[in-house]
Amino acid sequence: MQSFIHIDSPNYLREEQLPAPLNWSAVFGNDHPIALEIGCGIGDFIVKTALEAPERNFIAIDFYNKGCYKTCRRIDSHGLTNVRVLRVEARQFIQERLPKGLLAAVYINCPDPWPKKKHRKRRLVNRQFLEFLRDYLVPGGDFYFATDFDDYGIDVAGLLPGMAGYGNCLTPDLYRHELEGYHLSKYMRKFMAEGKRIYFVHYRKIS
Ligand SMILES: C[S@@+](CC[C@H](N)C(=O)[O-])C[C@H]1O[C@@H](n2cnc3c(N)ncnc32)[C@H](O)[C@@H]1O
Repeated sequence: MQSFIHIDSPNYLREEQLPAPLNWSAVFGNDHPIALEIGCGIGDFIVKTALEAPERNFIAIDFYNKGCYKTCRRIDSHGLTNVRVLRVEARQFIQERLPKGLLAAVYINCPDPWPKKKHRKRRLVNRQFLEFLRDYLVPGGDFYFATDFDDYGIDVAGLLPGMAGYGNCLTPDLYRHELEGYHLSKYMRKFMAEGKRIYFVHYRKIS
C-alpha cells in the first residue's frame, strides 16, 4: 500500500478547512475569473496553462494524494500564486463547494477510460455529468475534454451536439486530434508516444 504523503504547500487547500460559506475571491485574494481542472494528475497541464494566464485563477483537483503533492511541488517551484489544489472527488466538490455560474473554464484531460464495457458507467463524463457541469459554467465558459480512448472521445463528442446550452467551438468538426494552443498533459504525451491519437472536444456555454 502506498503511504500517504503530507502536503505542505500554501497552495494546497484541505477541504475540511475551507470556510463556509466559501468565497473563492477571498481564497485567491482577487476577483479574477476561475477555471477548474478535474483530475490534474501530476499538475503539468495546469502549471503550463496557469503560467500563461496570470489574470486567471485555477482550481486543480484530483483524488490522488501523490498527484496533488506533485502538482503542488510544481506550482510552488514555479512561484505560481493563481492555482489552488484540492484532493477531492469532482462531483461532490463541484456540488458542495462551487457556486453555480462560477467557472470560466473546465478542463478534463485523459479521465480514467474504464475500458471494460461493464465498467463504462463509472466514467466521469456522460450526459448526466455534462448537464450537471453546465450549471457551474459562466455563460461563455469553456468546456475542454481530451482523451486517447476512441470510444470515450467519440461518445462525448457525439453527446454534446444534442445538448442545450453548449455551443461547439470546433464546428464543423465534433472533435479534433490537435488543438492549437492547448497544452499536452503527461498522459496525452504518453499515449501519443504509443502512437495513439487524442480526441479533443471544445464547447462553450451559451445561454
Ligand atoms: C488517467 S489520469 C490523467 C491525469 C492527467 N489529467 C493527465 O492527463 O496526465 C486521471 C486522473 O483523474 C483522477 N480522477 C479520476 N476520477 C476523478 C474524480 N471523480 N474526481 C477527482 N479526480 C479524479 C485520477 O486520480 C487520476 O489522477
